[in-house]
Amino acid sequence: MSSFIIEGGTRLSGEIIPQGAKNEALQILCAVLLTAEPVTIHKIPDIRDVNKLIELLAELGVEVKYLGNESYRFCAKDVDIDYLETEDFRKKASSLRGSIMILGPLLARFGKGKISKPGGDKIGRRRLDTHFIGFQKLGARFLYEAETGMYHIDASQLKGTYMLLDEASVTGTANILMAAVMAEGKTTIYNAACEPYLQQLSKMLNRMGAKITGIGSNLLHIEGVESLKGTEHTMLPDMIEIGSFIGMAAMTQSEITIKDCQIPELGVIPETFRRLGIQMEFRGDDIFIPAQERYEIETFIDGSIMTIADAIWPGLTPDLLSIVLVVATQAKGTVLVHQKMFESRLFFVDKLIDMGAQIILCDPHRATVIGLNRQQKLKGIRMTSPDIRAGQALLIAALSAEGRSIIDNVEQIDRGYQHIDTRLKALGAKIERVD
Ligand SMILES: CC(=O)N[C@H]1[C@@H](OP(=O)(O)OP(=O)(O)OC[C@H]2O[C@@H](n3ccc(=O)[nH]c3=O)[C@H](O)[C@@H]2O)O[C@H](CO)[C@@H](O)[C@@H]1O
Ligand SMILES: C=C(OP(=O)(O)O)C(=O)O
Repeated sequence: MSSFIIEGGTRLSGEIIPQGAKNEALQILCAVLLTAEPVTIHKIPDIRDVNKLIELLAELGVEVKYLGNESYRFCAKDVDIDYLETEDFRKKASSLRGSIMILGPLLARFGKGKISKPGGDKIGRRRLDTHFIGFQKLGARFLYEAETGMYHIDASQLKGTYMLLDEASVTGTANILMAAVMAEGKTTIYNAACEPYLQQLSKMLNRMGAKITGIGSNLLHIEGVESLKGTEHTMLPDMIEIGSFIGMAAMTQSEITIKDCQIPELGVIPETFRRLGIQMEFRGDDIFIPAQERYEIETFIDGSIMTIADAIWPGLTPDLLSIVLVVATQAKGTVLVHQKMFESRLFFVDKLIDMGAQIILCDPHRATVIGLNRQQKLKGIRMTSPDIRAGQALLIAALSAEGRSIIDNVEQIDRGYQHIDTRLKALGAKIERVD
């Protein structure tokens, strides 16, 4: 396990280019299984979870060719479905969350699929009911084998139908959508998730010959087709990384330009950071954040304390709440951070409290942050990264803190942030990776 040693308190400056979106990449990579023709994908981030999924696809028999400059070509002409029976598959699939999305494509193209309980962040219960109920509605049989912990699905012919999802699950919607594109007849998915990740996936599937309408809404209509062809796709910049960099600039009083953000795709993210008092300027498609001595959290119109909560898209993604929380620790004012979706994602605040932050963890879902208004700096400490976004939040805290911090288990951060130490060093951060 590697660690970061960070000497905090240095102002950063310069330009940074966001990586391709992690959670989009995981969907798009699974979609290559839907066709025997080549699929070329650009702006694939070089991060642990994505690399693990690419490795898994290669083991499944997908031809993988790195074309350079973050582009890959995949060809799923000779898929070795027997690989699903191996212990190696079980282990690899359970090491990340995104692997669950191979099921929809495998079911659509080969009539069966199986997977072990997928991994991902330990941030509370992460149920998969929506995925399997959706497959069942399309006519698949589902079996959970408790002794092996494997989920099995199979179907001789998927049939389009109407379904109302019990929750707007991001990976669940992607999985069902990828199964439905080759089902017989029409499928309607209501209460579908509609994050930019899903919009990008839907557009890619349409370029492959699928017939999906309603993209960007929570009501998707899919007319099944017999087969799909190859295509080319470019990932959006990672909106979670962009949000993290906005927060990092404010916390470290740095002037930073985040390049090529595809601002219209960011939804409420910039506005959320503005509500914390962070100034930013849109310069073409770049976001410029000036060095700010202080920033002040807004109140609601009636003067009551600001709440920042997650919500399904187009609400604020839960993946940015840890960053919002850490940034608030140095703001002027108070904010209630309400993590509605996950019940174990706020426990990392203990470490921020050890660093000197004023936070009251009200319950597993809510934390009140009383900003220090820079009257007191956070102090560097040794800590462990519990999950990907808390890890990045702690890294931001450490960069702004007085003295040295050590963050252990940075593999958590590497799951989602590409070469983060090297890229932050280029902005002037004092950060070293040690093994
Ligand atoms: C690989 C990937 O893409 N992971 C993302 C994906 O995970 P993932 O697809 O696993 O998350 P889901 O969208 O299924 O659900 C997230 C959580 O929110 C709850 N929930 C969801 C929808 C709803 O209408 N009501 C509700 O309460 C679920 O019970 C669950 O606890 O989406 C999450 C929610 O944006 C993100 O945090 C993850 O980073
Ligand atoms: C929770 C996340 O990832 P995963 O779903 O892969 O665990 C995340 O990206 O913030």
